[in-house]
Amino acid sequence: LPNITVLATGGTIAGSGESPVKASYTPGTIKVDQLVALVPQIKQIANVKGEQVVTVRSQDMDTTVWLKLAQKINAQCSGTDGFVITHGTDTIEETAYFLNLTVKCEKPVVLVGAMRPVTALSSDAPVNLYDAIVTAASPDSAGRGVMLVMNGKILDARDVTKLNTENLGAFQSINYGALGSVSDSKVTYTRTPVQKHTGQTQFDVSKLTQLPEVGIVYNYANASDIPAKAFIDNGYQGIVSAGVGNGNISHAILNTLSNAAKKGLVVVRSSRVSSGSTTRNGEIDDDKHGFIASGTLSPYKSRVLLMLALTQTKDPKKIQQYFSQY
Ligand SMILES: NC(=O)C[C@H](N)C(=O)O
Repeated sequence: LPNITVLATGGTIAGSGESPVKASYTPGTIKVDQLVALVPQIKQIANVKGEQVVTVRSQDMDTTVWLKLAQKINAQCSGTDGFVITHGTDTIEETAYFLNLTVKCEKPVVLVGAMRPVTALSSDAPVNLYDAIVTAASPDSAGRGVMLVMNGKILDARDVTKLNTENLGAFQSINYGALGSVSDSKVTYTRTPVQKHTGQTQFDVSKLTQLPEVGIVYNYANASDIPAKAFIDNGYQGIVSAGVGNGNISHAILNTLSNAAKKGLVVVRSSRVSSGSTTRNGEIDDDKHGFIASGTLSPYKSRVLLMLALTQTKDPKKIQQYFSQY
């Protein structure tokens, strides 16, 4: 049987509550060995070694844990056949994309979460964990970048997005569609990501203990530039605009960001709209302002890429190339 390493970080997949039919519960109460033991069928698929990396609700996930996970996977790559990372669903797609850009391991790396805690009626935690192990144990899963497995779908780290606060099918690959599916203890792939990932990227986090600070500024009718100014005054190196429509920005925020970009702040234009591309030089002249257009990356994934880009360069032209490649 293949050897699979499960790195646990907490979340609802390890959560428990008093009542199987009430909404209240606490994420991260069940430790990794207990969680794996809840699904004895896993023993027929793989030899599992569990490690509790942290125990957090994923709304408390941070860059220190991201760096720890990437460094751990890179260090343990040769001693295992694949990794499964259990994670809360609130920020799972950010962690997945960070690992997609920083892991240098050709073995499958699969993130998994659950929408219902282990103690809920019809919890999705056991089946999602089982499916994630099946996916990580399949040699077919290698070379496709970091993936997320939930609700029978295999989704790529770059495109996967949480689109619902409650449903078991909360996660979708909105622009490009699923990579494949897992059912009847088997994986089926129909697509491979073409953007560069894992060993194909230039980001090396092996010696990093922190990442450059990048904030996100949200746009809306009557939007204020107070958050943008606060990030600038606090020395942030980059700002991602979660713009309206095709990455559009209201005049107050646009002026503030444009002036700051001239003084060296790196600004990425993305959109609060969940699908479609923020295209370069549309209504906003990115060349004139020195901005970067995010393409199909969401604001929070743009932030992940911008933090990593800033470890290498502050040149908006080079960073624009990263946004096209990754
Ligand atoms: N379903 C979940 O996992 C939600 C939880 N708040 C978390 O992200 O840890």
